[in-house]
Amino acid sequence: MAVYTDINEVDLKAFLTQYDAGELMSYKGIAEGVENSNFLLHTTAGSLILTLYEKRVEKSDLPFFLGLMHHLSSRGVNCPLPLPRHDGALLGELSGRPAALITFLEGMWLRKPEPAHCREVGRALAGMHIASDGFALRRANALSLDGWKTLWAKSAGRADEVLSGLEEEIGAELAFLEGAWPKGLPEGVIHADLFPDNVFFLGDQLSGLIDFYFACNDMLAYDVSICLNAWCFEKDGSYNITKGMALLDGYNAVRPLSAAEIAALPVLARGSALRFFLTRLYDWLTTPEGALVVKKDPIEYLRKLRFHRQVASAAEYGLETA
Ligand SMILES: Nc1ncnc2c1ncn2[C@@H]1O[C@H](COP(=O)(O)OP(=O)(O)OP(=O)(O)O)[C@@H](O)[C@H]1O
Ligand SMILES: N[C@@H](CCO)C(=O)O
Repeated sequence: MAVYTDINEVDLKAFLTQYDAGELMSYKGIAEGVENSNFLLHTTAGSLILTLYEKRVEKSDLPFFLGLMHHLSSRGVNCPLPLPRHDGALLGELSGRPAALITFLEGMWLRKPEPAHCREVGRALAGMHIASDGFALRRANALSLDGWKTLWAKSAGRADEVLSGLEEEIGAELAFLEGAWPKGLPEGVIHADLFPDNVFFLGDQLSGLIDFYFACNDMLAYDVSICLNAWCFEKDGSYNITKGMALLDGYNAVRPLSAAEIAALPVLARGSALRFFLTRLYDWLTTPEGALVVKKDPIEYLRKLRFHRQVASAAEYGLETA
């Protein structure tokens, strides 16, 4: 469960007096997510989410994330909005952590997405890419090539504890990606973590996107590759080409991928599989036993990485290539 930092009622009530957020009626920790501590609040003004930002979020990045939510929302993307305090600030502090109050988004995330949902996700991702155009702030992707190397340096020596041969395999993969990483593809603001648990649906209708705390400036097609990894594989590790086709069709209908972006997808997908493998591996090796968080399996992403390694062209993802 992702409540790393506990809060008490007295401090929470004092925190709420800084906002126009009504009187506190109840609150509880949310048992999902792995990055930040989240609480659901019921106040006389309605439901709100309180987020306390934890280890992987740099305080100096918060104006980018919170400003982006404002920008996207003003361009018609349904995403949570941070509430301003009476003094106008979007960020406060609670229990010694940076904290924000954000609007509650109706909907549920899908445990078993179908191809029709993948199409909606593709459309929403492309819509977000277009809507983020004109956002004035910039944030480099801290989890691209350099970030992967830093993370790997912290885990490499113990990687074979998880699976024999891993140190050699991942070392070789990093060397390959360093040489093959695409340059010059269209860039913009990417979500960078658009997994099923960050997309809400009401019935079969996509109702909103959450969790912009990895958003950054990078290649737009890299975000597409993240979604292929997160939405289009089955529990048994197989790639579902029907889902891939639907996701890519949905994306193309709103923002057509260029021939260069399509050609780069297999390498981008290797990179994004490696990115989630590395953060999961690091957490796997460093999260103490008994911590109140469900550790995610790094090997799931090693299998995806191995799949992409043998993909010859984006046609194998379900996309017609020229
Ligand atoms: N604005 C919101 N409206 C409704 N529910 C929300 C909202 N923000 C967060 N939640 C709830 O909190 C859970 C965790 O939120 P979130 O995904 O932002 O956490 P995280 O720790 O950053 O997780 P992740 O592992 O995806 O990075 C969500 O699955 C959802 O149930
Ligand atoms: N979506 C990520 C967790 C948040 O970074 C994962 O599944 O590994």
